[in-house]
Amino acid sequence: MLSLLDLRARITAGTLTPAGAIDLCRAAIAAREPDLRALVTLDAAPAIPEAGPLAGVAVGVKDIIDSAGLPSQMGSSIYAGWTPRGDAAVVSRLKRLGAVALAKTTTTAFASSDPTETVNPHDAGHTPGGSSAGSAAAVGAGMLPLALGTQTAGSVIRPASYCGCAAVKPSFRLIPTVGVKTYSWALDTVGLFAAGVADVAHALALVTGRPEIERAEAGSAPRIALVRQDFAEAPEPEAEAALTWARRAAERSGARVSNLALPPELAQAWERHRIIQNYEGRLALAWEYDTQADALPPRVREHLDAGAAISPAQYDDARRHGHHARRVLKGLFADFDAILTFSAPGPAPATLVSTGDPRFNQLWTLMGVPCVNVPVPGHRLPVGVQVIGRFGDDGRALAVARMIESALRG
Ligand SMILES: NC(=O)CC(=O)O
Repeated sequence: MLSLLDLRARITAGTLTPAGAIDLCRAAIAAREPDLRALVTLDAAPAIPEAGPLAGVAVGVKDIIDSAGLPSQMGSSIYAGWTPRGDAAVVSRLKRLGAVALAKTTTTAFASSDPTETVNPHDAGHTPGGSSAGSAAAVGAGMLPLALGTQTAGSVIRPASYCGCAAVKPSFRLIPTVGVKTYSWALDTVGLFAAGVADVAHALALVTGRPEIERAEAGSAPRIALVRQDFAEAPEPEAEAALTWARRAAERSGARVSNLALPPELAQAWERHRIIQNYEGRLALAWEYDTQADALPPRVREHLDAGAAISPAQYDDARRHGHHARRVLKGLFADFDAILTFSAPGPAPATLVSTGDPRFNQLWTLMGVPCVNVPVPGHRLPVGVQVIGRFGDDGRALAVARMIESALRG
């Protein structure tokens, strides 16, 4: 994969120019894209700044996020060719840092769960995951050093796990969602994909203007809660093995790891995530649902039909459970510095008609806490583990994730 830190080091050393770094991506795209189909639009002649902390870093932008002059097609025929005048807030920030919005990456329709045409970079017979399929696949394939995604259930962490790259779903609203097509205003979170955890941390610190995110340290003996989320059914053996290896790597690095069974309030919130997602999706996509329902793919239609059947009272009850669970989780973090759990039920499923199951992700999206995918080597198909921090403690979550990643790499 292309490490943005490595590219930046070479540019700073004068052994690579920003234009040369973009050319490296174009060569990788020419080699892999015909089979991968991770990109929707490729900018033929983008401006390539010479200066800026991200000069020479090409970014993939999920196709529900606006990049001026490039279409935002939402993975739907309804928006075929629709081109925004301006940048989404996060894209504008990246360009101001010198980055190049080189390509729009595939998304499931409206970031829901109908599959895209993108395949897994490690095995074309397997899904890359979703909804940020193209971003995860493009970074996992070494076509791009950085990509934007969004997560409403598990759409950053799960595809990153399936495609073998690092990713962060930051604390809720840490990155603005202005200029991002909304599915659920209570859940949608902009995230980042990159080759390694240090790359992700560097990008998040710059994008948010918070250098402390990258300076944070794990500490000499971080207290880690190993959480299995038993309410979410059993994972596959490969996910179990990855979690065991990650635990051992953390302990080798000095962490104190203890098993934690989550209180019932967390399971109750987990159960109600989809009520919030579908109720808000029905309202956010009201125009599409009311005027062009026949153009909606089956899973989107199914979710919005379900949303239409949810009463305001059911929605309010689900939000109350989410609010209460966030307070319980905050209390748990008094005794821990991070949570370690599964990123996905297992390796990428051997199918292209599903994007996989977000059951190990959805709770943490509703909790609004920072989540990091750490690729775990050792399997033919990638399997990741998830490091989770308390709300607003993104730097510590990334530091603990970096510690585990480093120990896993040996
Ligand atoms: N947008 C989402 O998070 C949906 C998913 O997890 O597949």
